[in-house]
Amino acid sequence: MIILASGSPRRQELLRRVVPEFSVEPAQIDERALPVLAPRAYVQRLAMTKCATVAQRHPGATVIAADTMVAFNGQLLGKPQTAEAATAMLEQLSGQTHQVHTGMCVAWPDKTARQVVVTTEVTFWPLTSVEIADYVATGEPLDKAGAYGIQGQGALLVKAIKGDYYNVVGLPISTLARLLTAKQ
Ligand SMILES: Cc1cn([C@H]2C[C@H](O)[C@@H](COP(=O)(O)OP(=O)(O)OP(=O)(O)O)O2)c(=O)[nH]c1=O
Repeated sequence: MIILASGSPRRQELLRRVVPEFSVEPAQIDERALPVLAPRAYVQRLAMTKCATVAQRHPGATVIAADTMVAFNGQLLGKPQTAEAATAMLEQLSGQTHQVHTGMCVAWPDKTARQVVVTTEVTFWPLTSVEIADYVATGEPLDKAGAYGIQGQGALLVKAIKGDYYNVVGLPISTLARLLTAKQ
């Protein structure tokens, strides 16, 4: 049995491309309880914590978990809580290149686990304040790290990407498929 330890509908959608059958059980950990770490270490720690939380409840299952964060100038940008916070994040990212890090963890029933962090570089076009305001008004930024969704209207903000597109959406599926195959 495979369990996706995530409440993200985007991750569920993407995992379907890798494995035909799985169940879903969000770990719902309190992200504020974690220590301050460098961006890559932070997403790795969060993915591992989500994975371990669900694996503990289901010892016979293979558990997959992930966490995605945007990093700009060494600073972490998570999900904005308000429209104002979303605006501030988009103003920071305008015309600049940032990193999207996804920490991913797979835990198998034999108690072994593998973790990876996949990084994609994303460059935004210079954005006008009207463009930012219009995008924030769509509501799309609110549940997304870095205040944008590359798979939605946020695509219009993006000038270039270097690396795995699916990593930006929240689950680097080609890396995940290889992790799962290597174990068989
Ligand atoms: C940058 C970017 C982020 N995101 C999303 C991916 C993640 O769902 C979200 C970051 O939040 P996460 O904390 O990684 O995930 P989650 O809270 O949605 O789900 P769970 O913890 O239960 O697994 O931002 C996009 O959908 N598109 C993008 O372009």
